[in-house]
Amino acid sequence: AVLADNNYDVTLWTRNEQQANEINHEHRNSKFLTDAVLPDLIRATTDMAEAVTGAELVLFAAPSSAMRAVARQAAPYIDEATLCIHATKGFESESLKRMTTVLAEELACDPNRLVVLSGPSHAEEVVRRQPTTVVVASASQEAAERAQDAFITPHFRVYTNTDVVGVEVAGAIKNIIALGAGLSDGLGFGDNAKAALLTRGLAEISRLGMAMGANPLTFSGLAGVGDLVVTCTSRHSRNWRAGSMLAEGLALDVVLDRMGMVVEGVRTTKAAHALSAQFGVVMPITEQLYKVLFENQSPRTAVEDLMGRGRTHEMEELSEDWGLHH
Ligand SMILES: NC(=O)c1ccc[n+]([C@@H]2O[C@H](COP(=O)([O-])OP(=O)(O)OC[C@H]3O[C@@H](n4cnc5c(N)ncnc54)[C@H](O)[C@@H]3O)[C@@H](O)[C@H]2O)c1
Ligand SMILES: O=P(O)(O)OC[C@H](O)CO
Repeated sequence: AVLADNNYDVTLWTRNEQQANEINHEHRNSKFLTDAVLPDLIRATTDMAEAVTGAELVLFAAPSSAMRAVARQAAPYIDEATLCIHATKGFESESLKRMTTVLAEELACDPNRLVVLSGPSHAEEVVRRQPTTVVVASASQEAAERAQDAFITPHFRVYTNTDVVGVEVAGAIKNIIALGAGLSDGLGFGDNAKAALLTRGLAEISRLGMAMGANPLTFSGLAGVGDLVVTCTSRHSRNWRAGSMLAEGLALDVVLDRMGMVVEGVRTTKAAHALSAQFGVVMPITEQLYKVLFENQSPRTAVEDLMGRGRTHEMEELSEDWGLHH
């Protein structure tokens, strides 16, 4: 919808014929964006060749679990001039690869043509043209600026960044913290607990990100603090909603079934748990979420464990995380 507002002819690709028909004939996508009217310049197809051939830019927005398969399908129709952007927040499950790595492999393309678009941007608000700010990051500033030009509108403000690792890690890990925020709210805890989760969550995100090569400044930007705040506090967040349902005592598979949309934080918890071991990074909130989701730990015990951790000197810990001298 943002691209259509900038007068691009937009072709959406979907596997679902009925959904494509609804978009083309009624300009609606009722399952995912109830009530929103889509711009006329958007049309949908189930034919990948039709969607991608000759496109100036391709935006991948599949769930992380489907990114490789979707990119593989699109690859034959993408040429060297195409700018490839993704808006997916997660890692590949087994390989623990970031999404730009998956795209670079499948599209056999130069990282300078790849861009990640991230930041606080619930689709429900973007489609209503409510003020939204995002960041586009690429190894190439020029590619990031091309993406900025394509997406920027009076309602959708786009910042550039060249820290692809930081933007991707921040966008993925905030979903774990949002699951935690939903659990906390669902258990009846208050604003103090949520502020603690956000603050200590950001420390955890930054710690892993820096170990993976990110620039620490990215975490105080839109992909970091910005997306963390919106996902932990918005009623639109699927991760937050899934966390609050878990607090009601529902089993994980029941929660995922009821959501009917991707809850990236679940797979990301597993991936981040493995990454924290791989990079030797302490991630206490992720650790507790992992136990709640996959080892039947009760959420209340998880909170007790977090609150009962060894005493810490805040400034010493943050200095070490940020590589500063205390
Ligand atoms: N919804 C948002 O507001 C929002 C905002 C920013 C980023 N994201 C990110 O975008 C990604 C997708 O999220 P979403 O909200 O669109 O999820 P969704 O669950 O609402 O929709 C996912 C779509 O992908 C399709 N899909 C699933 N597996 C597929 C496959 N193997 N091949 C082709 N299509 C497949 C589903 O049928 C569905 O149409 C996630 O990584 C999410 O974190 C979402
Ligand atoms: O609905 P969620 O929890 O997947 O969050 C969507 C976006 O990442 C918010 O920026």
